[in-house]
Amino acid sequence: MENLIRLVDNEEDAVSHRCIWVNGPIIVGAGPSGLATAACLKQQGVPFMVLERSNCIASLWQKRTYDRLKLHLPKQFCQLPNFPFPQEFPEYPTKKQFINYLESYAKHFEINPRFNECVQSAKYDETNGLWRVETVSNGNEVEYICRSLVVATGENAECVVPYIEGLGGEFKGEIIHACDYKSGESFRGKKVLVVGCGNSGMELSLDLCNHNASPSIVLRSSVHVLPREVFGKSTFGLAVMMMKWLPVWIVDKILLILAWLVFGNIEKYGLKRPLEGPLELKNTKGKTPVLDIGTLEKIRSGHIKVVPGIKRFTNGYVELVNGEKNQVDAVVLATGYRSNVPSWLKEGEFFSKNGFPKSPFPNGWKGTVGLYAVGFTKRGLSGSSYDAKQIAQDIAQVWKQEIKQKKHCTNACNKRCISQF
Ligand SMILES: Cc1cc2nc3c(=O)[nH]c(=O)nc-3n(C[C@H](O)[C@H](O)[C@H](O)COP(=O)(O)OP(=O)(O)OC[C@H]3O[C@@H](n4cnc5c(N)ncnc54)[C@H](O)[C@@H]3O)c2cc1C
Ligand SMILES: NC(=O)C1=CN([C@@H]2O[C@H](COP(=O)(O)OP(=O)(O)OC[C@H]3O[C@@H](n4cnc5c(N)ncnc54)[C@H](OP(=O)(O)O)[C@@H]3O)[C@@H](O)[C@H]2O)C=CC1
Ligand SMILES: O=C(O)C(=O)Cc1c[nH]c2ccccc12
Repeated sequence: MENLIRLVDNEEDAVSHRCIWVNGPIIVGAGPSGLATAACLKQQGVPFMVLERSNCIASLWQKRTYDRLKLHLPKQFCQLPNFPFPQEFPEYPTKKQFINYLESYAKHFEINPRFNECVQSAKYDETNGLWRVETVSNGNEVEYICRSLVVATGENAECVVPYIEGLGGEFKGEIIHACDYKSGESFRGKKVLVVGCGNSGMELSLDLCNHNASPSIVLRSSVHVLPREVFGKSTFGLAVMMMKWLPVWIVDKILLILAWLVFGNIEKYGLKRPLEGPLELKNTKGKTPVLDIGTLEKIRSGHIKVVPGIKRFTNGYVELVNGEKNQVDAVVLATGYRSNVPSWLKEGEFFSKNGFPKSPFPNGWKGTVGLYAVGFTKRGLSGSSYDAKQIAQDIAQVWKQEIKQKKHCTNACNKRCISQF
């Protein structure tokens, strides 16, 4: 990568301030979305720079997920552009296999992110048409300047920790977020309250159960639970196929009939279903249905208890909205994640206040003035791949045009063009 580096170290300051011109776009985030975009740009011959706050690629997968995690969609829906999974990968690759794949992906496309660079702010400078991206790296501030900016910080950038009366106060037991849960080993024999009934809550409850802990899972509203497979076929795969021919509401009806055939009526276990269908809810509210990998069987057998919303915690106990009071040793908050874009991107047109692009899929990847977003479609890894390909194509088109113009311009007025940078 050819970057012209201009150092403006201020020696009187304890922290140094550097200013770096980046040739090509800056990609913020080295998760699957950032890597996919970088790979597609590489193929188009466009240089780029990836800034990553952590010290490794795919930090969500490497540092903030539990040991037994596997992809819950079949592998063909999870591979990134232009580099298939190895043939020997199982239908649902393990977390370790997926991380190894991402490492090979970065190596194959020669993507070398700048690690430990946490983007603090990014704003567009209208006077010169450039993006100014400020990071803090090991206590030092750096300003990067570029023409286009790709936001790839993810839908899961920060953990959501709700306020619940008594939690972190009167309740003295262990409290962790799902992102810090590695295994049920340390919870053996304990009564664990898992707050949240999404895929995380359901899978961690199963893991706790498999480690002889006694989990209860809090469902405060409603949830769609679907079998991961029906009659040996991936439910997700079936849904994708049906969506090609049928409207969402019919596909939803079919999915619910299949779920009923496999599970029977799950409402009798406290698992109330939403009024909207599973795909409609995913499309309109982004709420992912649970793809069951065995939790339901444990609920049926009474090893995992489903409880309603929480009123408050007291020392060693949880009080529920139905008046029940249960003893609890530890709490796992499987209460979800949020985007962190509003905390650093100084822009209000393309991104909304919730940290997601305002335009829904398939139009949420391109903003104005060289701003792009990858991985905010609520469509998992296949959504990231779609965005990445669109973005790289768009950037490459502009890039190639600029190169042509620059060549032309260099011939005519060499000095002035170079001094722009
Ligand atoms: C437990 C779990 C399992 C999942 N399983 C599947 C699955 O099976 N199939 C599927 O399709 N999807 C799945 N998903 C959806 C998930 O969103 C994707 O798997 C994927 O990780 C998204 O990639 P991403 O690059 O958009 O975000 P992330 O993987 O979160 O990567 C974003 C990167 O940006 C970095 N970053 C954030 N803020 C900054 C900043 N200010 N400055 C610099 N860097 C920053 C982060 O450190 C991170 O490395 C799962 C999600 C979770 C939480
Ligand atoms: N194997 C895999 O591939 C896995 C994939 N994932 C994916 O990761 C992403 C994040 O999933 P997840 O971490 O489960 O987050 P979700 O946002 O999907 O679920 C959060 C859950 O927490 C509940 N909740 C939030 N606040 C409270 C509260 N104060 N009291 C009670 N309940 C509360 C929500 O309830 P409500 O609906 O009422 O707001 C919801 O049930 C999803 O896309 C998921 O599919 C996660 C785990 C495993
Ligand atoms: O794991 C996730 O959250 C995903 O986003 C994958 C996904 C995309 N669309 C879905 C529909 C049903 C279940 C999972 C997904």
